[in-house]
Amino acid sequence: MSLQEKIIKELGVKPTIDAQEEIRKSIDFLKAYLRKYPFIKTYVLGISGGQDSTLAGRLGQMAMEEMRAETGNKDYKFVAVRLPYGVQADEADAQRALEFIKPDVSLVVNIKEAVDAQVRALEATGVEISDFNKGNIKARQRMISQYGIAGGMQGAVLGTDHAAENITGFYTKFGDGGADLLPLFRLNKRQGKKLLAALGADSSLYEKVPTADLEDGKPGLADEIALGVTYEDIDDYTEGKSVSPESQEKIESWYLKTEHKRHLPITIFDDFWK
Ligand SMILES: Nc1ncnc2c1ncn2[C@@H]1O[C@H](COP(=O)(O)OP(=O)(O)OC[C@H]2O[C@@H]([n+]3cccc(C(=O)O)c3)[C@H](O)[C@@H]2O)[C@@H](O)[C@H]1O
Ligand SMILES: Nc1ncnc2c1ncn2[C@@H]1O[C@H](COP(=O)(O)OP(=O)(O)OP(=O)(O)O)[C@@H](O)[C@H]1O
Ligand SMILES: [Mg+2]
Repeated sequence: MSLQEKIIKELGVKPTIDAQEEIRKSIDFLKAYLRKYPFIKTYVLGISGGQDSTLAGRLGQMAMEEMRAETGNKDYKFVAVRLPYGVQADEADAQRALEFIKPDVSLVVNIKEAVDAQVRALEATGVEISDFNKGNIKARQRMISQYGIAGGMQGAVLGTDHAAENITGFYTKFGDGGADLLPLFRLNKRQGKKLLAALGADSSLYEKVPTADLEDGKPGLADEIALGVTYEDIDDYTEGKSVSPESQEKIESWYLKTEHKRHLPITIFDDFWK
């Protein structure tokens, strides 16, 4: 089996999808989990204004609407949370995403004070905190905020990890990578767009340039620049198509370098890394 075949199998990506079928699959997954664990009454998700949280957010909201209708229990709620670091440059996009999601509950937690305090405390030890490192601290602070809300609202945290992100490990370990359920896992970036289109989202919500937007000094840095490979190529690769040797090399080297992120903390019984 080639590395490409192994990765595709691991990520569960299909070469072609039926958008309605995948929408149903994600919603049914989110509902089945709630039925199994009745203590969980809310799903919590950070809404950035980007494609992935817009899609996962709408699916989460639809799951909760169906749960309320099917059980008669009004406690089932989807909780959207804006998590800006200070003022977010593309706040208007985030507001448009919220208009599309129509969340039951919409909260705002500004992460700036917590992040800045953490950076100051770290720097006081003499450890230098680069802008890149601070970006990962922002992502982890967003995780803390989402778990704080889940803890206070009988909730579980949704994550937006999907095939085109998981393959390159392009997320912060225990930051946006820290979540309880991943409704988009198995979909690549273009498949996510297809689902949003089928859900009736305006194209501006999914034709936006994907960005982690974590570094103060590089606002809105495009994922494709940071990664050195396009989502077109990543999507093709995950669908089993051939890409240029340079793109294949890039994708596979990201995959191998970030293998540690796709496992629980490593113990002496693990041998995947050997
Ligand atoms: N081989 C290894 N075995 C075990 N652990 C290993 C390891 N290599 C690093 N580590 C650990 O992992 C840490 C580095 O991982 P991590 O903290 O994730 O940091 P890292 O992978 O260096 O950076 C995260 C990348 O993901 C991007 N990102 C983050 C968040 C969101 C998005 C987005 O698209 O929205 C993108 C971000 O822009 C950046 O390029 C190290 O400090 C170390 O603790
Ligand atoms: N400013 C923010 N406010 C709220 N949540 C955020 C913010 N930035 C990141 N997140 C959370 O972290 C997740 C990971 O970010 P990521 O950039 O991969 O996804 P996205 O912004 O939804 O889509 P895209 O990849 O197209 O930019 C988001 O889906 C969201 O849940
Ligand atoms: Mg983003």
